[in-house]
Amino acid sequence: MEKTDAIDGKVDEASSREGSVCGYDSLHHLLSANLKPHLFQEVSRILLGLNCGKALETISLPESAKALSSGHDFDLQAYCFLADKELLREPRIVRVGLIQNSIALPTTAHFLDQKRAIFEKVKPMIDAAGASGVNVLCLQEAWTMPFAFCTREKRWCEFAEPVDGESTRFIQDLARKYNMVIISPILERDVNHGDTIWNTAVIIGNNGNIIGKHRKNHIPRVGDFNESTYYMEGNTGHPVFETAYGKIAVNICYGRHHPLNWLAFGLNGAEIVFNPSATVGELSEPMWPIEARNAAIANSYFVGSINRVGTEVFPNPFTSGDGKPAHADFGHFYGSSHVSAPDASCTPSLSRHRDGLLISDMDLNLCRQLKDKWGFRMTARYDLYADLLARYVKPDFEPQVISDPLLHKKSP
Ligand SMILES: NC(=O)NCCC(=O)O
Repeated sequence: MEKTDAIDGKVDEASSREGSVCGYDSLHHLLSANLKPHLFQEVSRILLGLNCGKALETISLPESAKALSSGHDFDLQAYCFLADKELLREPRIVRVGLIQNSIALPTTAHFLDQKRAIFEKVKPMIDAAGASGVNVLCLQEAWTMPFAFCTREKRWCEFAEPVDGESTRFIQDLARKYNMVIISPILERDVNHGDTIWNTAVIIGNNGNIIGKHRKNHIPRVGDFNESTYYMEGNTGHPVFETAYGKIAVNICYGRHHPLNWLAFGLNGAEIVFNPSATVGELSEPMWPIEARNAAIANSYFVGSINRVGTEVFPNPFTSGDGKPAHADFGHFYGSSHVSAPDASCTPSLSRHRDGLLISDMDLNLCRQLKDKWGFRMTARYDLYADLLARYVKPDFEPQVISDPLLHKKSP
């Protein structure tokens, strides 16, 4: 990714590796370049786990996809998750793609130009996914716009579109062309409900049809993530979309910090949950590789985690009541998109500073195999927690605390 001085649009070549991990694309690259092969193998085993007893294998992709990746300078990686062979079920292999990207023009450009430039930037990546035979593809959170919610300025609401708006039509054509399910997370304008705004993922079927939508359940109020200025908590529950390629769901960004949110998608039968995100290094990077992976393990499904890339600079400085001096950017969106599997294995991450497409083959049979192995569903004691939660949400709830009687006894 080239660093753009977003206000005047100049590209600073010297800083083009800004956002890298000490000059490396990712932690994985740093380790691979600096550890002896046998040490790197052992570190990878512990960091990324094993799938069917082996490190994940890479998949070879068509030359046309590779040419798009080098021609348009985006990271392209591909891995394969296996499952054990079963006697009574055929493998159910799905090819999944995740796309991460920086914005294409300075935030001062005309809004229409900004949006169209992002379309142009993302299109070759979707083409590469199509050329590679991807079945289900997910884009990043609010992919049609800069992540301007830090500013609290209402003019960015102009990027909001109805579910059947311009970006959906653009994606529908590509979904049809490549016979691909595409998840398109946008800022939604609900024209039937007083022009209200939502943070929404539109699920487009492989025939180009709109299967449905899901609205972000949990809205952050942390650091510069002033999203509650723009939209409210979603009202679509925890839908699972049954597609030609499996049962999928979308847990949008900050929802990944809520284990019950992940659980609910699992209870509704999701086999792959996508987590389109926009988050910055200073706030969440140590949490990023853990939360999605934990969700995949605990809920016996695959998770596709996607994060934006780059630093987006806004025209007017802002503060967020956290004592920091006024500033004009969120910090660095660190990319690092990856896929986690129910058996605790995980792909290496895409670049921390470049656009990228991550492709993963996954045998969905692995989900049930892990349920059978670990029995998390059977041992979950949902009734215990249903009872606790039902009592907790009542105003007269009292925590179950048993105090040491000696704690409050006066010493003689
Ligand atoms: N987009 C969004 O919800 N970001 C919140 C920050 C985080 O969850 O890391």
